[in-house]
Amino acid sequence: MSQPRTFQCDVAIIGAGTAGLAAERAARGNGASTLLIDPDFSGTTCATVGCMPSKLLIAAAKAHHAVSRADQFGITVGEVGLDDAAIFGRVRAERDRFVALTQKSIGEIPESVRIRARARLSGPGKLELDDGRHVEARAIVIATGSRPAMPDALAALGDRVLTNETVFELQRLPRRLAVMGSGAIGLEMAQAFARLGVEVALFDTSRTMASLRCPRVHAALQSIIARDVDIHLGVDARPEPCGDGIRMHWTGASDGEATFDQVLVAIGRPPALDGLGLDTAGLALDDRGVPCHDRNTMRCGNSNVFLAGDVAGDHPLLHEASHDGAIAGRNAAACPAPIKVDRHVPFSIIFTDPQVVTIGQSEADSAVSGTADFGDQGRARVEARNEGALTLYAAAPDGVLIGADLVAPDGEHLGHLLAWAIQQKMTATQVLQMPFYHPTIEEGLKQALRTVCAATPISIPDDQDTGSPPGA
Ligand SMILES: Cc1cc2nc3c(=O)[nH]c(=O)nc-3n(C[C@H](O)[C@H](O)[C@H](O)COP(=O)(O)OP(=O)(O)OC[C@H]3O[C@@H](n4cnc5c(N)ncnc54)[C@H](O)[C@@H]3O)c2cc1C
Ligand SMILES: NC(=O)c1ccc[n+]([C@@H]2O[C@H](COP(=O)([O-])OP(=O)(O)OC[C@H]3O[C@@H](n4cnc5c(N)ncnc54)[C@H](O)[C@@H]3O)[C@@H](O)[C@H]2O)c1
Repeated sequence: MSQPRTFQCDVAIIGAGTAGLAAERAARGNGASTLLIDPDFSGTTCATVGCMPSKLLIAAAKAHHAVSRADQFGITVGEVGLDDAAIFGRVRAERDRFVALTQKSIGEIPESVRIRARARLSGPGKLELDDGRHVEARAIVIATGSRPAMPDALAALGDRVLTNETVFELQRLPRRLAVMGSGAIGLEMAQAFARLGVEVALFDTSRTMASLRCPRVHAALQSIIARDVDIHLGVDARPEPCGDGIRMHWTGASDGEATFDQVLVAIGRPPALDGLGLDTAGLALDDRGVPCHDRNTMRCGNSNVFLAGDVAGDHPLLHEASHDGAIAGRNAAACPAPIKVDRHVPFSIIFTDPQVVTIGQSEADSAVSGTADFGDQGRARVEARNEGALTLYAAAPDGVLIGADLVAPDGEHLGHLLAWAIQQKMTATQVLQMPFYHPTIEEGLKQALRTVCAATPISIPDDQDTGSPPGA
Protein backbone atom coordinates (compact mmCIF):
# COMPACT_ATOMS: atom_id res chain seq x y z
CA MET A 1 0.00 0.00 0.00
CA SER A 2 1.44 3.42 -0.88
CA GLN A 3 2.31 5.73 2.01
CA PRO A 4 0.09 8.82 2.51
CA ARG A 5 1.64 12.05 1.21
CA THR A 6 0.13 14.09 4.06
CA PHE A 7 -0.16 12.86 7.65
CA GLN A 8 -2.46 14.47 10.18
CA CYS A 9 -2.12 14.43 13.98
CA ASP A 10 -2.70 16.46 17.12
CA VAL A 11 0.98 16.79 18.07
CA ALA A 12 4.00 16.36 15.77
CA ILE A 13 7.37 16.06 17.50
CA ILE A 14 10.57 16.81 15.54
CA GLY A 15 13.50 14.83 16.95
CA ALA A 16 13.56 11.50 18.80
CA GLY A 17 16.18 12.32 21.44
CA THR A 18 15.59 12.45 25.20
CA ALA A 19 13.37 15.55 24.93
CA GLY A 20 11.41 14.40 21.87
CA LEU A 21 10.76 10.94 23.34
CA ALA A 22 9.52 12.52 26.60
CA ALA A 23 7.32 14.95 24.65
CA GLU A 24 5.80 12.15 22.56
CA ARG A 25 5.09 10.06 25.71
CA ALA A 26 3.49 13.04 27.47
CA ALA A 27 1.38 14.10 24.46
CA ARG A 28 0.15 10.54 23.81
CA GLY A 29 -0.45 10.03 27.54
CA ASN A 30 -2.64 13.13 27.50
CA GLY A 31 -4.84 11.73 24.75
CA ALA A 32 -3.26 13.34 21.69
CA SER A 33 -2.59 11.54 18.44
CA THR A 34 1.15 11.92 17.81
CA LEU A 35 3.82 11.65 15.13
CA LEU A 36 7.50 11.41 16.08
CA ILE A 37 9.84 12.41 13.26
CA ASP A 38 13.57 11.65 13.13
CA PRO A 39 15.92 10.83 10.23
CA ASP A 40 17.74 8.06 12.12
CA PHE A 41 16.04 6.90 15.35
CA SER A 42 19.59 5.84 16.22
CA GLY A 43 19.28 6.49 19.97
CA THR A 44 19.69 9.68 21.98
CA THR A 45 22.75 11.93 22.11
CA CYS A 46 23.03 10.95 25.77
CA ALA A 47 23.43 7.26 24.97
CA THR A 48 25.37 7.47 21.69
CA VAL A 49 27.88 10.33 21.97
CA GLY A 50 27.11 12.12 25.24
CA CYS A 51 26.61 11.32 28.91
CA MET A 52 27.18 7.57 28.76
CA PRO A 53 30.33 7.11 26.61
CA SER A 54 31.95 10.09 28.35
CA LYS A 55 31.30 8.58 31.77
CA LEU A 56 32.60 5.22 30.52
CA LEU A 57 35.91 6.80 29.47
CA ILE A 58 36.07 8.64 32.80
CA ALA A 59 35.54 5.31 34.59
CA ALA A 60 38.59 3.84 32.80
CA ALA A 61 40.65 6.90 33.74
CA LYS A 62 39.51 6.61 37.36
CA ALA A 63 40.60 2.97 37.53
CA HIS A 64 44.04 3.80 36.10
CA HIS A 65 44.44 6.75 38.44
CA ALA A 66 43.49 4.66 41.50
CA VAL A 67 46.07 1.99 40.67
CA SER A 68 48.74 4.60 39.94
CA ARG A 69 48.35 6.19 43.39
CA ALA A 70 47.92 2.99 45.41
CA ASP A 71 51.45 3.35 46.78
CA GLN A 72 50.37 6.15 49.14
CA PHE A 73 48.40 3.49 51.05
CA GLY A 74 51.45 1.20 51.15
CA ILE A 75 50.18 -0.94 48.30
CA THR A 76 52.71 -1.82 45.65
CA VAL A 77 51.39 -2.59 42.21
CA GLY A 78 53.65 -3.99 39.50
CA GLU A 79 54.06 -2.14 36.24
CA VAL A 80 50.70 -0.64 35.22
CA GLY A 81 49.82 -1.10 31.57
CA LEU A 82 47.27 0.54 29.32
CA ASP A 83 45.59 -1.52 26.61
CA ASP A 84 44.07 1.02 24.20
CA ALA A 85 41.96 -1.55 22.38
CA ALA A 86 40.53 -2.89 25.64
CA ILE A 87 39.88 0.61 27.03
CA PHE A 88 37.98 1.82 23.96
CA GLY A 89 36.48 -1.65 23.48
CA ARG A 90 34.77 -1.47 26.87
CA VAL A 91 33.66 2.13 26.29
CA ARG A 92 32.01 1.13 23.02
CA ALA A 93 30.60 -2.21 24.18
CA GLU A 94 28.90 -0.67 27.22
CA ARG A 95 27.84 2.38 25.18
CA ASP A 96 26.29 0.06 22.59
CA ARG A 97 24.35 -1.66 25.37
CA PHE A 98 22.86 1.68 26.47
CA VAL A 99 22.11 2.56 22.84
CA ALA A 100 20.37 -0.79 22.32
CA LEU A 101 18.19 -0.15 25.39
CA THR A 102 17.24 3.27 24.02
CA GLN A 103 16.49 1.80 20.59
CA LYS A 104 14.37 -0.90 22.23
CA SER A 105 12.23 1.74 23.95
CA ILE A 106 11.91 3.64 20.65
CA GLY A 107 10.85 0.36 19.01
CA GLU A 108 8.02 0.07 21.55
CA ILE A 109 6.42 3.28 20.23
CA PRO A 110 3.65 2.28 17.79
CA GLU A 111 5.07 2.01 14.26
CA SER A 112 2.37 4.30 12.88
CA VAL A 113 3.68 7.07 15.15
CA ARG A 114 7.30 6.92 13.92
CA ILE A 115 8.26 8.72 10.71
CA ARG A 116 11.81 8.34 9.44
CA ALA A 117 12.59 11.71 7.83
CA ARG A 118 14.09 15.15 8.45
CA ALA A 119 11.40 17.78 9.05
CA ARG A 120 11.15 21.52 8.52
CA LEU A 121 8.36 23.95 9.32
CA SER A 122 6.50 25.03 6.19
CA GLY A 123 3.72 27.18 7.64
CA PRO A 124 1.54 27.39 10.75
CA GLY A 125 0.84 23.81 11.88
CA LYS A 126 2.59 22.42 8.80
CA LEU A 127 5.76 20.41 8.28
CA GLU A 128 7.54 19.38 5.12
CA LEU A 129 9.59 16.18 5.22
CA ASP A 130 12.78 15.70 3.21
CA ASP A 131 11.18 12.84 1.26
CA GLY A 132 8.42 15.11 -0.07
CA ARG A 133 5.73 14.04 2.41
CA HIS A 134 3.89 16.53 4.64
CA VAL A 135 2.48 16.67 8.16
CA GLU A 136 -0.39 18.78 9.47
CA ALA A 137 -0.60 19.10 13.24
CA ARG A 138 -2.56 21.08 15.82
CA ALA A 139 0.72 21.65 17.70
CA ILE A 140 4.41 21.07 17.02
CA VAL A 141 7.25 20.28 19.46
CA ILE A 142 10.75 21.09 18.21
CA ALA A 143 13.26 18.81 19.98
CA THR A 144 16.18 18.76 17.54
CA GLY A 145 18.97 18.97 20.14
CA SER A 146 22.34 20.69 19.67
CA ARG A 147 25.51 20.12 17.64
CA PRO A 148 29.18 20.78 18.36
CA ALA A 149 30.32 24.28 17.37
CA MET A 150 32.92 23.86 14.65
CA PRO A 151 34.38 26.97 13.02
CA ASP A 152 35.46 26.40 9.39
CA ALA A 153 39.15 26.91 10.24
CA LEU A 154 38.99 23.98 12.68
CA ALA A 155 36.86 21.78 10.42
CA ALA A 156 39.55 22.23 7.73
CA LEU A 157 41.93 20.19 9.94
CA GLY A 158 39.98 17.05 8.96
CA ASP A 159 40.48 13.95 11.07
CA ARG A 160 43.06 15.68 13.27
CA VAL A 161 39.99 17.29 14.86
CA LEU A 162 37.84 15.37 17.33
CA THR A 163 34.45 16.25 18.82
CA ASN A 164 32.17 14.35 21.15
CA GLU A 165 30.80 12.71 17.99
CA THR A 166 34.15 11.11 17.05
CA VAL A 167 36.29 10.91 20.18
CA PHE A 168 34.70 7.69 21.46
CA GLU A 169 35.49 5.99 18.12
CA LEU A 170 39.27 6.32 18.67
CA GLN A 171 41.20 3.06 18.31
CA ARG A 172 44.30 4.33 20.10
CA LEU A 173 45.03 6.90 22.77
CA PRO A 174 46.81 9.87 21.20
CA ARG A 175 50.23 10.67 22.68
CA ARG A 176 49.54 14.42 22.90
CA LEU A 177 46.05 15.94 22.84
CA ALA A 178 45.02 19.60 22.72
CA VAL A 179 41.56 20.34 24.11
CA MET A 180 39.82 23.57 23.11
CA GLY A 181 37.17 24.66 25.63
CA SER A 182 37.25 24.23 29.41
CA GLY A 183 33.51 23.74 29.80
CA ALA A 184 31.84 20.48 30.74
CA ILE A 185 33.13 18.37 27.84
CA GLY A 186 36.60 19.92 27.79
CA LEU A 187 37.22 19.45 31.51
CA GLU A 188 35.84 15.91 31.70
CA MET A 189 37.77 14.73 28.63
CA ALA A 190 41.01 16.63 29.36
CA GLN A 191 41.33 15.09 32.82
CA ALA A 192 40.23 11.62 31.66
CA PHE A 193 42.73 11.47 28.78
CA ALA A 194 45.48 12.87 31.01
CA ARG A 195 44.78 10.18 33.60
CA LEU A 196 45.08 7.61 30.84
CA GLY A 197 48.65 8.75 30.26
CA VAL A 198 48.02 11.23 27.41
CA GLU A 199 49.90 14.56 27.47
CA VAL A 200 47.00 17.04 27.51
CA ALA A 201 46.89 20.83 27.13
CA LEU A 202 43.65 22.76 27.65
CA PHE A 203 42.91 26.11 25.96
CA ASP A 204 40.05 28.53 26.60
CA THR A 205 39.34 32.06 25.44
CA SER A 206 37.75 32.70 28.84
CA ARG A 207 39.76 33.03 32.05
CA THR A 208 37.12 30.99 33.88
CA MET A 209 36.70 27.25 33.57
CA ALA A 210 33.24 25.66 33.70
CA SER A 211 31.71 29.18 33.95
CA LEU A 212 32.28 28.84 37.71
CA ARG A 213 30.94 31.79 39.67
CA CYS A 214 32.97 31.62 42.88
CA PRO A 215 36.65 32.63 42.53
CA ARG A 216 37.62 30.50 45.59
CA VAL A 217 36.07 27.39 44.10
CA HIS A 218 37.57 28.23 40.70
CA ALA A 219 41.05 28.53 42.20
CA ALA A 220 40.63 25.12 43.84
CA LEU A 221 39.44 23.58 40.56
CA GLN A 222 42.29 25.12 38.60
CA SER A 223 44.94 23.74 40.92
CA ILE A 224 43.33 20.29 40.88
CA ILE A 225 43.08 20.10 37.07
CA ALA A 226 46.59 21.56 36.66
CA ARG A 227 48.06 18.48 38.34
CA ASP A 228 47.22 16.44 35.23
CA VAL A 229 46.68 19.01 32.47
CA ASP A 230 48.64 21.97 31.08
CA ILE A 231 46.07 24.82 31.34
CA HIS A 232 46.01 28.00 29.20
CA LEU A 233 43.11 30.32 30.04
CA GLY A 234 42.31 33.66 28.44
CA VAL A 235 44.04 32.73 25.19
CA ASP A 236 43.20 32.72 21.54
CA ALA A 237 44.42 29.29 20.37
CA ARG A 238 44.84 28.55 16.67
CA PRO A 239 45.76 25.06 15.48
CA GLU A 240 47.29 24.51 12.04
CA PRO A 241 48.25 21.29 10.26
CA CYS A 242 51.77 20.05 10.96
CA GLY A 243 52.71 16.69 9.44
CA ASP A 244 50.16 14.15 10.66
CA GLY A 245 49.35 16.31 13.67
CA ILE A 246 48.74 19.93 14.54
CA ARG A 247 50.82 22.87 15.71
CA MET A 248 48.92 25.02 18.22
CA HIS A 249 49.80 28.72 18.50
CA TRP A 250 48.29 30.71 21.32
CA THR A 251 48.34 34.35 22.35
CA GLY A 252 46.65 36.35 25.10
CA ALA A 253 47.13 35.83 28.83
CA SER A 254 50.08 33.64 27.78
CA ASP A 255 51.80 33.09 24.43
CA GLY A 256 53.25 29.88 23.10
CA GLU A 257 53.18 27.04 20.64
CA ALA A 258 53.27 23.28 20.87
CA THR A 259 52.63 20.21 18.74
CA PHE A 260 49.84 17.70 19.29
CA ASP A 261 48.55 14.59 17.54
CA GLN A 262 44.92 15.72 17.64
CA VAL A 263 42.69 18.49 18.96
CA LEU A 264 39.39 17.89 20.73
CA VAL A 265 37.06 20.81 20.01
CA ALA A 266 34.61 21.37 22.88
CA ILE A 267 33.71 25.03 22.53
CA GLY A 268 29.96 24.68 23.05
CA ARG A 269 27.00 22.97 21.39
CA PRO A 270 24.63 25.55 19.87
CA PRO A 271 20.95 24.63 19.38
CA ALA A 272 20.31 22.66 16.15
CA LEU A 273 18.05 25.11 14.32
CA ASP A 274 19.58 25.08 10.82
CA GLY A 275 17.19 24.22 8.03
CA LEU A 276 14.16 24.11 10.33
CA GLY A 277 12.34 26.86 8.38
CA LEU A 278 11.69 28.92 11.52
CA ASP A 279 11.05 31.94 9.29
CA THR A 280 7.83 30.31 8.03
CA ALA A 281 6.40 30.03 11.55
CA GLY A 282 6.35 33.75 12.37
CA LEU A 283 8.11 33.18 15.72
CA ALA A 284 10.04 35.89 17.57
CA LEU A 285 13.70 34.85 17.90
CA ASP A 286 16.25 35.82 20.54
CA ASP A 287 19.77 37.03 19.67
CA ARG A 288 20.97 33.41 19.28
CA GLY A 289 18.17 32.69 16.80
CA VAL A 290 16.28 30.55 19.36
CA PRO A 291 12.49 31.06 19.37
CA CYS A 292 11.50 33.09 22.45
CA HIS A 293 9.65 30.75 24.79
CA ASP A 294 8.28 30.52 28.32
CA ARG A 295 10.30 27.97 30.35
CA ASN A 296 7.26 27.25 32.50
CA THR A 297 5.18 26.09 29.50
CA MET A 298 7.87 25.62 26.77
CA ARG A 299 5.48 27.43 24.42
CA CYS A 300 6.83 29.93 21.86
CA GLY A 301 4.80 33.11 22.37
CA ASN A 302 1.13 32.45 21.66
CA SER A 303 1.91 30.04 18.85
CA ASN A 304 1.22 26.31 18.62
CA VAL A 305 5.00 25.64 18.59
CA PHE A 306 6.81 24.30 21.68
CA LEU A 307 10.51 23.69 22.34
CA ALA A 308 12.14 20.92 24.36
CA GLY A 309 15.72 19.96 25.22
CA ASP A 310 19.04 21.38 24.05
CA VAL A 311 17.41 23.20 21.14
CA ALA A 312 15.80 25.58 23.65
CA GLY A 313 19.31 26.66 24.74
CA ASP A 314 18.29 27.06 28.40
CA HIS A 315 20.08 24.35 30.40
CA PRO A 316 21.47 21.77 27.94
CA LEU A 317 21.41 18.87 30.40
CA LEU A 318 19.74 15.49 30.38
CA HIS A 319 17.31 15.97 33.28
CA GLU A 320 16.25 19.33 31.85
CA ALA A 321 15.70 17.81 28.39
CA SER A 322 13.40 15.17 29.79
CA HIS A 323 11.51 17.69 31.99
CA ASP A 324 11.19 20.09 29.02
CA GLY A 325 9.82 17.23 26.93
CA ALA A 326 7.22 16.27 29.52
CA ILE A 327 6.07 19.89 29.85
CA ALA A 328 6.07 20.60 26.10
CA GLY A 329 4.29 17.33 25.21
CA ARG A 330 1.61 17.80 27.83
CA ASN A 331 1.05 21.43 26.86
CA ALA A 332 1.11 20.72 23.11
CA ALA A 333 -1.68 18.17 23.69
CA ALA A 334 -3.64 20.82 25.62
CA CYS A 335 -2.84 23.67 23.21
CA PRO A 336 -3.99 26.47 23.38
CA ALA A 337 -4.47 26.05 27.15
CA PRO A 338 -1.01 25.31 28.54
CA ILE A 339 -0.41 24.92 32.26
CA LYS A 340 2.59 26.56 33.89
CA VAL A 341 5.02 24.18 35.58
CA ASP A 342 7.52 25.19 38.27
CA ARG A 343 11.04 24.40 37.10
CA HIS A 344 13.69 22.64 39.14
CA VAL A 345 16.49 24.63 40.68
CA PRO A 346 19.27 24.88 38.05
CA PHE A 347 21.81 22.15 38.88
CA SER A 348 24.82 20.89 36.97
CA ILE A 349 27.56 18.40 37.73
CA ILE A 350 30.81 18.09 35.79
CA PHE A 351 32.26 14.63 36.31
CA THR A 352 35.89 15.52 36.88
CA ASP A 353 37.62 14.08 39.94
CA PRO A 354 36.57 15.66 42.24
CA GLN A 355 33.32 16.77 40.63
CA VAL A 356 32.33 20.37 39.96
CA VAL A 357 28.80 21.36 40.98
CA THR A 358 26.86 24.55 40.35
CA ILE A 359 23.41 25.01 41.89
CA GLY A 360 20.85 27.80 41.78
CA GLN A 361 21.76 31.41 42.40
CA SER A 362 25.20 32.85 43.16
CA GLU A 363 26.95 35.29 45.45
CA ALA A 364 25.63 38.24 43.41
CA ASP A 365 22.06 37.29 44.45
CA SER A 366 22.85 36.33 48.03
CA ALA A 367 23.01 38.25 51.30
CA VAL A 368 25.23 35.74 53.05
CA SER A 369 27.68 33.08 52.01
CA GLY A 370 29.37 30.29 53.90
CA THR A 371 32.50 28.46 52.84
CA ALA A 372 34.13 25.12 53.50
CA ASP A 373 37.48 23.69 52.54
CA PHE A 374 38.12 19.99 52.02
CA GLY A 375 41.92 20.16 52.44
CA ASP A 376 41.70 18.96 56.05
CA GLN A 377 38.28 17.33 56.09
CA GLY A 378 38.32 14.09 58.09
CA ARG A 379 36.86 11.46 55.78
CA ALA A 380 38.42 13.10 52.73
CA ARG A 381 41.85 12.82 54.43
CA VAL A 382 41.22 9.18 55.37
CA GLU A 383 40.77 8.42 51.69
CA ALA A 384 43.53 10.77 50.48
CA ARG A 385 40.91 12.78 48.60
CA ASN A 386 41.32 15.89 50.74
CA GLU A 387 41.04 18.72 48.24
CA GLY A 388 38.35 21.11 47.08
CA ALA A 389 36.24 24.02 48.21
CA LEU A 390 32.58 24.87 48.63
CA THR A 391 30.62 28.12 48.84
CA LEU A 392 26.96 28.21 49.89
CA TYR A 393 24.73 31.19 49.14
CA ALA A 394 21.77 32.18 51.31
CA ALA A 395 19.16 34.93 51.32
CA ALA A 396 18.36 37.40 54.11
CA PRO A 397 16.79 37.55 56.59
CA ASP A 398 16.51 33.90 57.57
CA GLY A 399 19.33 32.09 55.76
CA VAL A 400 17.22 30.30 53.13
CA LEU A 401 19.72 28.49 50.91
CA ILE A 402 19.58 29.70 47.32
CA GLY A 403 22.68 28.28 45.62
CA ALA A 404 26.10 26.68 45.83
CA ASP A 405 29.36 26.26 43.93
CA LEU A 406 31.68 23.42 44.82
CA VAL A 407 34.49 21.20 43.74
CA ALA A 408 34.68 18.47 46.34
CA PRO A 409 35.11 14.74 46.89
CA ASP A 410 31.74 13.01 46.31
CA GLY A 411 30.61 16.36 44.87
CA GLU A 412 27.81 14.68 42.90
CA HIS A 413 26.27 13.44 46.16
CA LEU A 414 26.81 16.65 48.16
CA GLY A 415 25.37 18.46 45.14
CA HIS A 416 22.20 16.38 45.22
CA LEU A 417 21.70 16.97 48.96
CA LEU A 418 22.18 20.71 48.48
CA ALA A 419 20.02 20.91 45.33
CA TRP A 420 17.21 19.10 47.14
CA ALA A 421 17.54 21.37 50.20
CA ILE A 422 17.61 24.47 48.00
CA GLN A 423 14.61 23.31 45.98
CA GLN A 424 12.75 22.74 49.27
CA LYS A 425 13.72 26.32 50.31
CA MET A 426 15.36 25.02 53.47
CA THR A 427 17.30 27.38 55.73
CA ALA A 428 20.86 26.66 56.85
CA THR A 429 19.41 26.05 60.32
CA GLN A 430 16.99 23.41 59.04
CA VAL A 431 19.76 21.57 57.20
CA LEU A 432 21.91 21.62 60.35
CA GLN A 433 19.00 20.01 62.22
CA MET A 434 19.33 16.95 59.97
CA PRO A 435 21.45 14.00 61.15
CA PHE A 436 25.09 14.02 60.03
CA TYR A 437 26.84 10.67 60.28
CA HIS A 438 30.52 10.49 61.27
CA PRO A 439 32.98 10.24 59.60
CA THR A 440 31.54 11.35 56.25
CA ILE A 441 32.23 13.89 53.54
CA GLU A 442 28.80 15.37 54.32
CA GLU A 443 30.21 16.65 57.64
CA GLY A 444 32.22 19.04 55.47
CA LEU A 445 29.01 20.99 54.85
CA LYS A 446 28.61 21.91 58.51
CA GLN A 447 31.21 24.66 58.55
CA ALA A 448 29.60 26.48 55.63
CA LEU A 449 26.10 26.05 57.11
CA ARG A 450 27.25 27.37 60.51
CA THR A 451 28.80 30.43 58.86
CA VAL A 452 25.48 31.18 57.17
CA CYS A 453 23.62 30.73 60.49
CA ALA A 454 26.07 32.96 62.35
CA ALA A 455 25.51 35.74 59.82
CA THR A 456 21.71 35.61 59.94
CA PRO A 457 19.29 36.34 62.78
CA ILE A 458 18.48 32.64 63.10
CA SER A 459 21.39 30.95 64.80
CA ILE A 460 22.77 27.44 64.96
CA PRO A 461 19.94 25.28 66.35
CA ASP A 462 20.30 25.32 70.16
CA ASP A 463 19.52 21.62 70.52
CA GLN A 464 22.51 20.75 68.30
CA ASP A 465 26.08 20.28 69.50
CA THR A 466 28.39 22.95 68.06
CA GLY A 467 31.57 20.91 68.45
CA SER A 468 33.20 18.81 65.76
CA PRO A 469 34.31 15.17 65.93
CA PRO A 470 37.90 14.61 64.78
CA GLY A 471 38.32 15.79 61.23
CA ALA A 472 34.68 16.68 60.57
C1 LIG B 1 29.89 14.55 25.56
C2 LIG B 1 28.62 14.94 26.29
C3 LIG B 1 28.46 14.55 27.61
C4 LIG B 1 27.29 14.88 28.29
N1 LIG B 1 27.18 14.49 29.60
C5 LIG B 1 26.08 14.82 30.28
C6 LIG B 1 25.92 14.39 31.62
O1 LIG B 1 26.78 13.72 32.18
N2 LIG B 1 24.79 14.75 32.28
C7 LIG B 1 23.83 15.53 31.68
O2 LIG B 1 22.83 15.86 32.34
N3 LIG B 1 23.94 15.93 30.40
C8 LIG B 1 25.04 15.59 29.69
N4 LIG B 1 25.14 15.97 28.39
C9 LIG B 1 24.05 16.75 27.78
C10 LIG B 1 22.89 15.82 27.32
O3 LIG B 1 23.43 14.73 26.60
C11 LIG B 1 21.93 16.62 26.45
O4 LIG B 1 21.45 17.73 27.20
C12 LIG B 1 20.73 15.79 26.00
O5 LIG B 1 21.16 14.59 25.43
C13 LIG B 1 19.90 16.59 24.98
O6 LIG B 1 18.80 15.82 24.54
P1 LIG B 1 17.90 16.34 23.34
O7 LIG B 1 16.71 15.45 23.27
O8 LIG B 1 17.69 17.80 23.43
O9 LIG B 1 18.78 16.13 22.02
P2 LIG B 1 19.19 14.79 21.22
O10 LIG B 1 19.24 13.59 22.07
O11 LIG B 1 20.42 15.18 20.46
O12 LIG B 1 18.00 14.58 20.18
C14 LIG B 1 17.80 15.40 19.05
C15 LIG B 1 17.18 14.56 17.95
O13 LIG B 1 16.68 15.44 16.92
C16 LIG B 1 16.87 14.82 15.68
N5 LIG B 1 16.79 15.88 14.66
C17 LIG B 1 17.61 16.95 14.49
N6 LIG B 1 17.14 17.71 13.46
C18 LIG B 1 16.02 17.11 12.99
C19 LIG B 1 15.08 17.42 11.95
N7 LIG B 1 15.21 18.52 11.21
N8 LIG B 1 14.05 16.58 11.75
C20 LIG B 1 13.88 15.48 12.51
N9 LIG B 1 14.72 15.15 13.51
C21 LIG B 1 15.77 15.95 13.75
C22 LIG B 1 18.25 14.16 15.80
O14 LIG B 1 18.38 13.12 14.84
C23 LIG B 1 18.18 13.63 17.25
O15 LIG B 1 17.69 12.30 17.28
C24 LIG B 1 26.28 15.62 27.65
C25 LIG B 1 26.43 16.00 26.31
C26 LIG B 1 27.58 15.67 25.63
C27 LIG B 1 27.71 16.07 24.19
N1 LIG C 1 28.45 16.50 33.08
C1 LIG C 1 27.57 17.12 32.30
O1 LIG C 1 26.45 17.42 32.67
C2 LIG C 1 27.96 17.46 30.90
C3 LIG C 1 29.09 16.91 30.33
C4 LIG C 1 29.42 17.28 29.02
C5 LIG C 1 28.60 18.15 28.33
N2 LIG C 1 27.49 18.65 28.91
C6 LIG C 1 26.61 19.60 28.20
O2 LIG C 1 27.09 19.82 26.89
C7 LIG C 1 27.16 21.22 26.64
C8 LIG C 1 28.30 21.50 25.68
O3 LIG C 1 29.55 21.25 26.33
P1 LIG C 1 30.84 22.08 25.95
O4 LIG C 1 31.90 21.74 26.94
O5 LIG C 1 31.12 21.93 24.50
O6 LIG C 1 30.36 23.60 26.11
P2 LIG C 1 30.39 24.63 27.33
O7 LIG C 1 29.47 25.70 26.94
O8 LIG C 1 30.18 23.92 28.61
O9 LIG C 1 31.89 25.19 27.34
C9 LIG C 1 32.46 25.76 26.20
C10 LIG C 1 33.79 26.41 26.59
O10 LIG C 1 34.47 26.72 25.38
C11 LIG C 1 35.05 28.01 25.52
N3 LIG C 1 35.28 28.53 24.17
C12 LIG C 1 34.39 29.08 23.32
N4 LIG C 1 34.98 29.40 22.15
C13 LIG C 1 36.27 29.03 22.26
C14 LIG C 1 37.39 29.06 21.40
N5 LIG C 1 37.31 29.52 20.15
N6 LIG C 1 38.57 28.59 21.84
C15 LIG C 1 38.69 28.10 23.10
N7 LIG C 1 37.66 28.03 23.96
C16 LIG C 1 36.47 28.48 23.55
C17 LIG C 1 34.06 28.78 26.37
O11 LIG C 1 34.68 29.88 27.00
C18 LIG C 1 33.62 27.70 27.38
O12 LIG C 1 34.46 27.67 28.52
C19 LIG C 1 27.37 21.84 28.01
O13 LIG C 1 26.84 23.15 28.04
C20 LIG C 1 26.66 20.92 28.94
O14 LIG C 1 25.36 21.39 29.15
C21 LIG C 1 27.16 18.33 30.19
